[in-house]
Amino acid sequence: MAKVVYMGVPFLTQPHKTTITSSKPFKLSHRTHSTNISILSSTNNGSANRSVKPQKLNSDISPHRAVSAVRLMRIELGGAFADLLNEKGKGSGENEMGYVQRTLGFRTRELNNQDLRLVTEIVGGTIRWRRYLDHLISSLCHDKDISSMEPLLLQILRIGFYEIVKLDMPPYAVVDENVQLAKAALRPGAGNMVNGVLRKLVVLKENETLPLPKVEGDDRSQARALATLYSHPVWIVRRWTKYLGQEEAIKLMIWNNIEPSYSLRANRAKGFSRDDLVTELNALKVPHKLSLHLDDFVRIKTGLQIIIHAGLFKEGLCSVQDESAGLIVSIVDPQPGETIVDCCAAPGGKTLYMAAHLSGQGMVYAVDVNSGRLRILKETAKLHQVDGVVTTVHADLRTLTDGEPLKSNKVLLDAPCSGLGVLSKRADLRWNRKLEDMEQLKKLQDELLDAASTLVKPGGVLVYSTCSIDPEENDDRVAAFLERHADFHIDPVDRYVPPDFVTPKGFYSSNPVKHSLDGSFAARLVRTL
Ligand SMILES: C[S@@+](CC[C@H](N)C(=O)[O-])C[C@H]1O[C@@H](n2cnc3c(N)ncnc32)[C@H](O)[C@@H]1O
Repeated sequence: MAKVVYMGVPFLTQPHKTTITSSKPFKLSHRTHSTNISILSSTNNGSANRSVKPQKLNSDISPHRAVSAVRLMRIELGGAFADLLNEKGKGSGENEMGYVQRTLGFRTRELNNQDLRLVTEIVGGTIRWRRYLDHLISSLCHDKDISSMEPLLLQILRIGFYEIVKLDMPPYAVVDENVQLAKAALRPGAGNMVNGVLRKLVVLKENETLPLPKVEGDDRSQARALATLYSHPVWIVRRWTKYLGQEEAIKLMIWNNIEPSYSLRANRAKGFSRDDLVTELNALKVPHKLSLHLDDFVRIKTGLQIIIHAGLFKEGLCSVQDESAGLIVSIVDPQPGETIVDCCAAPGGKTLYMAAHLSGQGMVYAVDVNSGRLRILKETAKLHQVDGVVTTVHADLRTLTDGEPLKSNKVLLDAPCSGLGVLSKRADLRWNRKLEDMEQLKKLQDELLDAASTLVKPGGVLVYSTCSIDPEENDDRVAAFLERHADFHIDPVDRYVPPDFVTPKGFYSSNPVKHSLDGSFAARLVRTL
C-alpha cells in the first residue's frame, strides 16, 4: 500500500483551480517514500456552493506511463483518435490527467515537457509496434490468447515491452515502474504478473534470444513473418511485396516505424515569412532545416510541443503541413485572381496554402461532405487571414455537380484514400485499414473524379491527388478516368516540381524512403478546348 494523505479543506478562493491544501486532516499509512494525496476539486466549475470530490494523487506512479496507458486504452477502445499532433494544444497534456483520474481512480503528478515527449514516443511507438509486441507478449505468456487479457493490463505490458525492447530503457527501472502501475491501477496480483513476464523478457533480450519468427517458407509464411518483425498487417506486406518487391517493402516498413519528422509552413498571408519562422525557431532553440523544395517550409524532427506552447499555431503564423502536400499545391499552381475549386477540402491544409498564393485576389471554393471538418477549415481560414478568398461549400461532390455546376479553370480533387503513404505519422492507421476498404475507396475515387471533371472549363486543369502510394488508387484511377473521359489528357508535372518527383508517365509521386516525406501522388489533367 502506498502512503495516503487525505486533505479535507475545500478551497474557496480559487474556484477554477484544483488545489492541494496542506491543512488537516492527515492520514498517513506505513510506506514512507511515496505520497498518495487526495485533492479536493470542484465538480461544477466554480460555484461557491459546489460539491467537492476528493481526488487521489499517487506520486509513486510515473506520469508518462499512466497517461500513456490510458491514452492507449482510449485509442484502442475507440474513444480517442491517435492524433498525436494537435495544433490546438489538446495533446499537450492539459486534458490527460482528467482521463487518468477517471480511468485509474487516481492522479499522478502533472506532466512536464520531458514526460510529454515520452508520452508521444511511447504511445506512437507502442501502437506502431503492436503486432511485434503482442507476438512477444503472447510467446512469453505461453501463447495465451491476449485478446482475452484485461485491456489495461495488456497496455501496461505493451508499454513495458516497448520500453525494454525498442527504447532500450534501463530494464529494471522499467520493470519496477510498470509493476507499480499495474498494482495501483489494477491489483497486486496484476503487478506480480507484470513483474514475472517483464523479467523473463529482460533475460531473453540480454541473451539475444527473443522468440521472433524467421522469414522462410512460401510467400504467405514469409509475409506473416515480415508482418510480425516489422509490425504491419499481413495484407499490406503482401501488397507492397507485390508492387515494390520485398527489399523496398522492408525499407518502407522500417520508415513507417521511425518517429516521424514534420514540416512547418510559414503563413505568408499573415505577413509571416519563412525567415520570420526561422527567427522564432532559433529563439525557441528548435533545430530545423530549410525545405529544399518549397520556399515557405522548414523541417523539424523535435520541438513540436515547444512550438505549440509558444503559440505559433494558435496565432495562425504557421501550420504543420508536409512538403508532399505543399508540392501538390505547386502542381495546381494557384495564381492571384484565379477561381479554384477544392473538391475534398477539409480540414483545409491545401485550401489554405492555395489561398495564401492568391494575395487577396480570387477565390478558393472549399467543398466537403463533412460539416465538422469544414467548420474547422472555416475557422482556420479566418485565423490565417485568408477567409476573404475562401468560400466553404457543404455538399457531397457527387450531387453538387448535378445540373449546371460552377465551372472553373482549376479544380483540385484531393481524394479520400487509404492513407498508405502517411503510416509513419498516423500510427494507428495501419491497424484500422482493411483490404476490403481498397475496393470501396477505388469506387468512390472514380465517382469523385467523374464529378470533379464536370467542374472543369474547357482548357482548364483537374489535379487528382492522394496521400497513398498504392498504384491502384493512383495511376490506375487516372488510367480508368482517361478511358472514360477522352476530352482529358495528361499534363506532365515536370514544370511544377523537381524532376526527382516526376514519374515516367508524367505524374507526381513522393516516396517516403527516397524523399523522406510522406508518400503522395498527383496527376495534372487538362480538358481539351
Ligand atoms: C484526404 S481528405 C482531404 C484533405 C484536404 N484536402 C487537406 O489538404 O487538408 C478527404 C476529404 O474528402 C471528404 N469527402 C469524402 N467524400 C466526399 C464526398 N462525397 N464529397 C465531398 N467530400 C468528400 C472527406 O470528408 C475528407 O475531408
